[in-house]
Amino acid sequence: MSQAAIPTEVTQLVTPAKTDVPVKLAKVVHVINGEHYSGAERVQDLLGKCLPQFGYEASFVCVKPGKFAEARAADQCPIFDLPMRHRFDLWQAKNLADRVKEEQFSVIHAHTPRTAMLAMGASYLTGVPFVYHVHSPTSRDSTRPWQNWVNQKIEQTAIAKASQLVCVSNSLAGHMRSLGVGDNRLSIVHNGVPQWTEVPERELPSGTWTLGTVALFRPRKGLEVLLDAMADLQERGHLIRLRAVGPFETPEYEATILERVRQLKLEDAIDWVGFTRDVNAQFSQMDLFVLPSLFGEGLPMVVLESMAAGTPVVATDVEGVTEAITDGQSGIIAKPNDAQHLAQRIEAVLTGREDWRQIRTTALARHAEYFSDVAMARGVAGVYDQILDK
Ligand SMILES: CC(=O)N[C@H]1[C@@H](OP(=O)(O)OP(=O)(O)OC[C@H]2O[C@@H](n3ccc(=O)[nH]c3=O)[C@H](O)[C@@H]2O)O[C@H](CO)[C@@H](O)[C@@H]1O
Ligand SMILES: O=P([O-])([O-])O[C@@H]1[C@@H](O)[C@H](O)[C@@H](O)[C@H](O)[C@@H]1O
Repeated sequence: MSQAAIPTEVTQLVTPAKTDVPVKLAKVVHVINGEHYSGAERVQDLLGKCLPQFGYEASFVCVKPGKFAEARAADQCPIFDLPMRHRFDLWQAKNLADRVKEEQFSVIHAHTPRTAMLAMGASYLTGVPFVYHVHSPTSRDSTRPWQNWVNQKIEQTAIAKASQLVCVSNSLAGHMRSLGVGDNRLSIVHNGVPQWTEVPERELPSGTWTLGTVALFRPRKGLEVLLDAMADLQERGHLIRLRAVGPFETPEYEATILERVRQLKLEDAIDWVGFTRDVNAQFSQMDLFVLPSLFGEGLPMVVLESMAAGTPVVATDVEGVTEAITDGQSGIIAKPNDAQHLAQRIEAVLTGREDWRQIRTTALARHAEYFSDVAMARGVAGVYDQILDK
């Protein structure tokens, strides 16, 4: 276990990749689900873009082909489909192994429990090492206990054979340690997002504040809690609106949320933007970004994206969020699943008790220093270097 020079609260356990880029890039295949374009997919996309700087070229294999192929930015990376008919469709491991041999991949990199299972099989058949990226704690990844349980069993079986686990936050590394993974197989590479070439100046908002949130909306994101907090703030006379960016995971969940909006009489205060490829254009239209997650995060990309955009963040204290944000300095932290507390913390910014301008400046600097996409790719390439003994 090695340590790079980053602040104590952002400990990184990998040796960064060497920067002298070899002429011929080594090939890595990212085995991904691919049905959504959300946090894990943003990480994969950004790795596709940035890894060549550190000597690696990425390809993608999608086992649940869908949104990723059309929404990704790194469209120079080859993409293949190996659709799994169900989560135990291990036959695709043989097809993945054939692809690994044909394309001469040096590393197989899996991102979900089901892809870890295929990676394990393909690694066994080819002798090519595999890496597993831990994006969230599988045992509390969704509101479906049975799915969480099955996924955790699959993950436990598969990762026993992984050369390295790449955890996106210290909190997830702690979680994997608690499941018995030794430090020798744990790397921490914090998520990262691109730095803006120039962040436009912004004035302290006056009049109506636009709150914003960005997610693939599913129950663990806690949108209901934000709606309750908004109703509370409106009752206390604050002029606020919400800009909600992203798709709903299911029509049922969308119906539940819209019913809550109706009950709280918030219909006229919310703009539903839906899915967009250009999230940065959205952050620029928000005065305060709110992520009310309940549980199950790793290190949310939207928090880092908002910091990079200079839009102050209010987020809940779940998993790795506090590794990016220090309360009252680089953002605001609220208790999860507590609408009253969330409302109080938002109100502190609206009333100037917390300094919007100072938070914006501190967050911009913190993002640039520790949470760029380039730093993330350097960390991941360092893991590959380590297992390939480069
Ligand atoms: C519960 C869970 O598993 N969370 C993890 C998951 O992210 P999860 O998918 O939950 O959410 P994140 O906030 O990390 O990312 C969402 C991503 O989708 C993008 N987006 C969203 C809406 C839209 O319209 N367009 C769009 O492009 C956002 O810009 C962002 O990049 O993987 C991330 C990557 O390791 C982790 O950090 C999260 O903690
Ligand atoms: O379980 P599964 O069908 O492979 O896939 C799902 C993933 O695609 C999704 O991104 C994740 O957030 C879910 O909780 C679940 O793990």
